[in-house]
Amino acid sequence: MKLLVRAPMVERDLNRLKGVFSEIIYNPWTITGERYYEDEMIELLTREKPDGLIIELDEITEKVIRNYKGLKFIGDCRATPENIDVKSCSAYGIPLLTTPGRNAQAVAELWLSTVIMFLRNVLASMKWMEEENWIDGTTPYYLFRGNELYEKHVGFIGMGAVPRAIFKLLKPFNCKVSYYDPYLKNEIEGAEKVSLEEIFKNCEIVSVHLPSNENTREMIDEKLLNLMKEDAIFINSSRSNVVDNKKLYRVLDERKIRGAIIDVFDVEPPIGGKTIFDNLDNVILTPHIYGATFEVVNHQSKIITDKILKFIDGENLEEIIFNSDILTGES
Ligand SMILES: O=C(O)[C@H](O)COP(=O)(O)O
Repeated sequence: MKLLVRAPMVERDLNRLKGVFSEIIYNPWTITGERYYEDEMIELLTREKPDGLIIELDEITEKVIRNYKGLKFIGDCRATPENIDVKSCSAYGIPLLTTPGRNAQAVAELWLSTVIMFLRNVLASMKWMEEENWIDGTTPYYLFRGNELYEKHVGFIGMGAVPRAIFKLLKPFNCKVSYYDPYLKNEIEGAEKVSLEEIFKNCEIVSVHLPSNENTREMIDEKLLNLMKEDAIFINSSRSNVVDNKKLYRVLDERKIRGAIIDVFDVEPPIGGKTIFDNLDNVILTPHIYGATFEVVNHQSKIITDKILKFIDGENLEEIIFNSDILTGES
């Protein structure tokens, strides 16, 4: 069996796969920095004729699948396979393996840091120092005095791998944690399952963790945003289009809530480098970097290899093959 690998992976796992595949072509997109689109994928697959494919950003459309019928599985090193036509994969009977949680620790760590930075006015105080404002007679202690995260009420919308990793990091902060996730089978010990409205009404930190699909588009609408407390912070590090961002802008501009931390935008990169939130002073904006750590390669490599080996052994197939009906994401 021949495996074509277009996702960055580590040697440890490529060696594990060597036990199963007689030939492995390792050509991750990161070498050239270019993702392959439809026609390049067709050309590559037709030329190499692999039995298995591992990708991260390359595009798999219906046309790709129709033109190359040799794939026995596709491994996608993503939490949500946004780069793949999932419906066509199931129509053509190609199992899809994904890597939920590959960036959970990365996102959780930056989530915690930026939330604390927000609560403690760190960015404003840094800017103030850069502007050489700290002179006799100024009172930075009072000017930038903030809040502790300790014992705050945190609400997660979607309770996949990322919010679960954040939940673990929050333990020493003794926060009250609520979550909304109608698709989660098991309850999360130490957190309270509530309605979507209750999250917005009661939490001081409201954090969105939804995949983007037709059911989640602008799910966070004006009605929900208007329920938020005046001192609440809104965080979106999942996907931009799950929020009505024009309405979010309005509640921020009118200071109906305390602020927002936003890592994902409707257009990326934003046109002319400008986002609709730029003129606000109650936001922390980051350029979609919550999941950007070197360690993610190690995590995705392990997760996809474990799954492929189980898949080949025919183990727990229902658990490991991506189910497109799952709505609440791991992203
Ligand atoms: O932050 C990331 O790493 C990207 O949003 C990709 O995430 P995904 O694995 O959920 O697709």
